[in-house]
Amino acid sequence: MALLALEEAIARVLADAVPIMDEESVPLRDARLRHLARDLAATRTQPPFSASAMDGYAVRHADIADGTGELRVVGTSSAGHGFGGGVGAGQAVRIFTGAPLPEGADTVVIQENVERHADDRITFREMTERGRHIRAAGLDFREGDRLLGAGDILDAGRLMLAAAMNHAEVPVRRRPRVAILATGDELVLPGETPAVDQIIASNGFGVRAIVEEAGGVAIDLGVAPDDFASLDAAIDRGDAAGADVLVTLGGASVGDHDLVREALSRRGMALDFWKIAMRPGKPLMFGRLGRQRVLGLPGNPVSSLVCAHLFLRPLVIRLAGGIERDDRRTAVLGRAVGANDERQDYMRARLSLGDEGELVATPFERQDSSMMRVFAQADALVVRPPYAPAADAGEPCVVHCLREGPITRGA
Ligand SMILES: Nc1nc2c(c(=O)[nH]1)N[C@H]1C(S)=C(S)[C@@H](COP(=O)(O)OP(=O)(O)OC[C@H]3O[C@@H](n4cnc5c(N)ncnc54)[C@H](O)[C@@H]3O)O[C@H]1N2
Ligand code: MOO
Repeated sequence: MALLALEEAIARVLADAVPIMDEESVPLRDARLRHLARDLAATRTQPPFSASAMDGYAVRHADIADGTGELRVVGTSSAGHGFGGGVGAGQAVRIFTGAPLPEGADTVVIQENVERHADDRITFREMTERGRHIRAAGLDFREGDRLLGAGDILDAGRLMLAAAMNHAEVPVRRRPRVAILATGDELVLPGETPAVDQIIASNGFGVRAIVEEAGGVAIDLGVAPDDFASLDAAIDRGDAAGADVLVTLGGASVGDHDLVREALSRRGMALDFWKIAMRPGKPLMFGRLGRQRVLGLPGNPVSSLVCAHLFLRPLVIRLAGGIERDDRRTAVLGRAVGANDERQDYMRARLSLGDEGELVATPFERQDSSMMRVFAQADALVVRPPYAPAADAGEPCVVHCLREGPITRGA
């Protein structure tokens, strides 16, 4: 039987994945990259008073209209310390950037254009237009203005604005909760001492990073040994923690100890697919268990992360209400590659810039799906469609970029 095509598999995982609308309130300082659950209105006007935009002197323009006036300084207005009085005819107030404009003044003359004499008189070097260097009250926004909308993602500029609107807490959508369960008798956590036939459980750390970058929150279910009771207990913990998505790592294949699918089926999981036409990642599994989507990632570390990048990342972004960035680019091959079989291949590759500024993707020699070192060195995955013929260096290809940031010229 032909394996399920990759695009079809992605479409099934993303089918009816819509943003989670549950709402929670978080302190503004913890709200980075969260999505607003509701429109947000300003609780105050900004600036709340007419303010000076420069360091200088607040004056009545009528006094200096011809550029030759002579005024007496009667006080100071600085940011946080307004001048209590007003500016009358023949008077000026020393003023600083951000300070309230005193009553009566309608213009600020910058200090570079003023000569201040010992007896607190000031004279002027040139003309200043009426109303110069004043920020009117409400220039930025007014109380009641709806400045941020439901669904907006809180990035640097919006966080700053929400703070200025005087929101110490903001209503945000709760993040999709993704429970991550490593499986296998051979696994111990980093820092523990493995027996001679054990290795370190590493995949979960990569998958967690992908979940968090996509706007989800990871629930660590630890490592379950290869037995039904342990798997059951871990699945219970994920359920109790309110997981929207359960990700299992390993135990997805056909071996005697690959129990994950069976354990989930016994609990009533409706299997959508198992095994697809991709490399690495053939034994990928997807199903639904109650309200949870279940993604069974293959145990080989590179398979886990490639599948997480292609399937889990867009799923979490959609549940979080985000917009997926298309990470595909066109590049040229940096070396020849062989003909492909029925599985769409994702070759780990380095990116560089060629002589004409073109993007060059050079697949690594070693493509074994156990090799974390190669994956960590890779900038991109070169996509080799099913049955693609052999291709030479210089031929075009499509790549998925794995990391952002500059690419240096030369390989
Ligand atoms: N007879 C067949 N054998 C295999 C097939 C097949 O079609 N027929 N498929 C192969 C492919 S492709 C893959 S991929 C692997 C996936 O197998 P599982 O998902 O069952 O993974 P495991 O057997 O549990 O583990 C594979 C490998 O990865 C290591 N592992 C597992 N979990 C972790 C983790 N959290 N951190 C680090 N390393 C992990 C595990 O120790 C194994 O070395 O099956 C092939 N076999
Ligand atoms: O599909 Mo497996 O992921 O080739 O190693």
